[in-house]
Amino acid sequence: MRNMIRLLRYLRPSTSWVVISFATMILGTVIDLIAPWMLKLVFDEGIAKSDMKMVLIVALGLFGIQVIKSIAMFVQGRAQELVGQNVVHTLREQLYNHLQRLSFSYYDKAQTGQLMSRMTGDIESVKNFIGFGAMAMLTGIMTFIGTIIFMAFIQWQVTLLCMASVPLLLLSLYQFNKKVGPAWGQIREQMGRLTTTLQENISGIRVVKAFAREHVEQSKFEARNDQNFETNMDRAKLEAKAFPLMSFYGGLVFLTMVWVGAYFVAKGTMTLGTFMAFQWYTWGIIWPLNMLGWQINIMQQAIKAAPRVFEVLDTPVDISSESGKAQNSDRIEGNVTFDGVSFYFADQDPEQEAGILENISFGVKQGEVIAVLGATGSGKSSLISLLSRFYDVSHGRLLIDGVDVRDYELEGLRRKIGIVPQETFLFSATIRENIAYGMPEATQEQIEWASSKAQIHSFIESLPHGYDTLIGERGVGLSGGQRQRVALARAILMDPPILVLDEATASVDTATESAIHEELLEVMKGRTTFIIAQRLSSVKRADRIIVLDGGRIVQQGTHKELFQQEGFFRNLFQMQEAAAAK
Ligand SMILES: Nc1ncnc2c1ncn2[C@@H]1O[C@H](COP(=O)(O)OP(=O)(O)OP(=O)(O)O)[C@@H](O)[C@H]1O
Repeated sequence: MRNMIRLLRYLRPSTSWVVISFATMILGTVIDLIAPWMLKLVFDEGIAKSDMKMVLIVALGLFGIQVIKSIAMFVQGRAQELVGQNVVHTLREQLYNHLQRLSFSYYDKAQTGQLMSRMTGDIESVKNFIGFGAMAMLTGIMTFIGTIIFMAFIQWQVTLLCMASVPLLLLSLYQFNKKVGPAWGQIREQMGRLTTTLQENISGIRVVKAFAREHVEQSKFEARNDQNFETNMDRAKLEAKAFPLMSFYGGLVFLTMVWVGAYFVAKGTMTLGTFMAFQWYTWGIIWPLNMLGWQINIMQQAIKAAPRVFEVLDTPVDISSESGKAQNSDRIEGNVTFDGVSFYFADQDPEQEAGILENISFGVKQGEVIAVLGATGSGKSSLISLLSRFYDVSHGRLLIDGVDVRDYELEGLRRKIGIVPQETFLFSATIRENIAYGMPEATQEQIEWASSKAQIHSFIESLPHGYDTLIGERGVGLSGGQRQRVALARAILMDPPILVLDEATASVDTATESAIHEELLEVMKGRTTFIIAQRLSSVKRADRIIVLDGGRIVQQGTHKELFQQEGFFRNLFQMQEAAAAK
């Protein structure tokens, strides 16, 4: 119920259209109630009294009100659709905007397929109810009540007797509603899972093929598809049982009316006109009740879909500017201080588990190049993800130019940190658009400058369409190394005071890597740079090297200093030297 009330609030911006829709619906209903009464006039005042003029006037009247009703229906249909589309438009926009604001912690757990199904199928179900179902239901209820009032006003005894089977009809409706609700809940949930399977399969199709697991994937999808089929069939069974029964009870209303009505007409306590009008009126009782079955279906879908949409909308945005003082980041120079920083992921228990990072303290001066080394899983990526507030520190403080990162305006802060992440993501757009992603106003000259620094300019130039070359989803069409270099150009173009390279050259060959590093020397000048790399050649020029192990700093110093110590660094150096010698 709470969700329904919340949904109704979305109608507010379309109030005028809701009023128009409501008014035309009432007009249509009133016409439906008047028409049978006019038929009564044709019989009782026209035919019974051989007054053909009366018949003609009433017939013309009937024609007139039918024309008005058609116009009302047209207006109502349009108004309703507009209201529904407005609600969907707002909901989708809110959902999308909220998804943009949710933090990494949310996406660590969220399933893309589930989100996509909420954005499409679930919102569509909500629209069907708001834009059609709710008004149809209201029309039905009004017609039902109005018909009973009109009939009772004309002949209450017959009306009362006709209603004998209505409680049975209402009972089956109640039972149907109770059972079909959970079925729709399951169907919506299964659709989410089905979309997740589809999305994961398409994203991972290369792995599926590489491991020849197509048949396993097929059966996984088939199982979920079968499950959805079964639930839909169960729901259809409920409909198959309930709808004919409702129709039967509806038929009983009509039958009672004919039987009792004929008896009353024969007795002379009911006119033939009233009898004819009642034939028409009884449909005003039967169809709303019969249609209610379908409308309940539409309503239940929306009732089950709305919480799925609201669940995402209600997920708190745990990382935002609002949590801090939203300081301007324009003057960021790049002095970074980790002050007793510890970090746990949201699903970790600090009482039971060790932190991903534990008590990290070190300072970096503006323009320094810091290399972060460590075994896989030692916390290197986590460390640098704290800079841009992809996650917030759990304990301690992370300062940039003496200001806690949580106190900066978030977007501004992120614009000051150029990141080349471990996994390159490129959009299906032109290479130019991909490089200029963070700075769409960049000139061609600036784009080319950034590309040259990333050692990708001549390659782009060699393509038939140059910078206008369209690259597929996730940069398909480029090699891993080329993708990394485009991502590097994208970060360099931002001209950020802090540059973060997370294994940014891991996919390029050694010769290109050293060329990139030569070029990067100039780019890094004056910028604080964090380099995560496994190859020692990439960290040779770092001013300082920090070695992490199990989330703690175990070594720190220059290349030379670390080489003279026992430890991870020297081991790594010796291993790589030995490998090179082979
Ligand atoms: N979203 C997450 N939720 C929970 N634990 C995570 C999450 N992401 C990473 N971890 C864990 O945190 C630890 C540190 O991961 P991180 O990616 O920072 O390591 P890394 O040193 O960069 O490793 P690599 O060199 O392999 O990239 C790992 O043990 C990893 O399993």
